[in-house]
Amino acid sequence: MQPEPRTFGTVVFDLDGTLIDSAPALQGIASRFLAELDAAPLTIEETRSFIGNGGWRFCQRALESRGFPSDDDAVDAHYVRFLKIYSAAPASDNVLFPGVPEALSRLREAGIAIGLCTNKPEAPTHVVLEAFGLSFDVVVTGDTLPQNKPAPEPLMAAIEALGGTARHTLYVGDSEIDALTAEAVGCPFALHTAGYHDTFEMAGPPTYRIDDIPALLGIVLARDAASA
Ligand SMILES: O=C(O)COP(=O)(O)O
Ligand SMILES: [Mg+2]
Repeated sequence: MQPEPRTFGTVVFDLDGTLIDSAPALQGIASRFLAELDAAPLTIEETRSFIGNGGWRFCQRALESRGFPSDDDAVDAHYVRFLKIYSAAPASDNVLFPGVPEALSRLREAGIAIGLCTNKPEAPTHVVLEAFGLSFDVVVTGDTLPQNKPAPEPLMAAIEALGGTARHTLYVGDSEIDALTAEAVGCPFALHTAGYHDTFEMAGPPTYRIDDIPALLGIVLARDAASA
């Protein structure tokens, strides 16, 4: 008798708050940016709460929090400098969550295609991936398409590039933005609870909740994972 086919042939990951704890790095980056404007540094709580909608929105929230104008033109004017500081920052203040490289290798060995779909800008994404030796079959960053999550296009593009289908893809993220993205695409969603935003107001409950990345293996590698 043939084994049951796996439920998931493709897994796509969010980056910040899911595979890496980037809050200490972004706190430092934002603080250097704000210091040039003679403004106080961000707290780690502020930093965590500002991550998830991409670099431009992070910059906007940082400016807003320190009482600067934060309309589109004002943010555009500052974003060039912010992105320069962000892109030049070493990866050393980012912390890889436990078991990530091993879990990615296990998925690969099992023939699962793996992708990354993040709102993080392209240059700092690649700095982090190279520093931690993480590689994916497709990488969609905040700069790849005109749309950012929670619009469905970035995740749809990742799934298409992997040759997968929404129904047989698991999207793994840490925020309601990711949950809304998965909903818009029509794929199941696993929430990594160690990330930044585990309270949901608009999205439905996650299909799965995992407290660490290796916990995914039990879901994805099961021959007859509960159909999502
Ligand atoms: O907001 C960001 O820049 C990064 O966010 P993400 O990796 O969680 O999509
Ligand atoms: Mg995230």
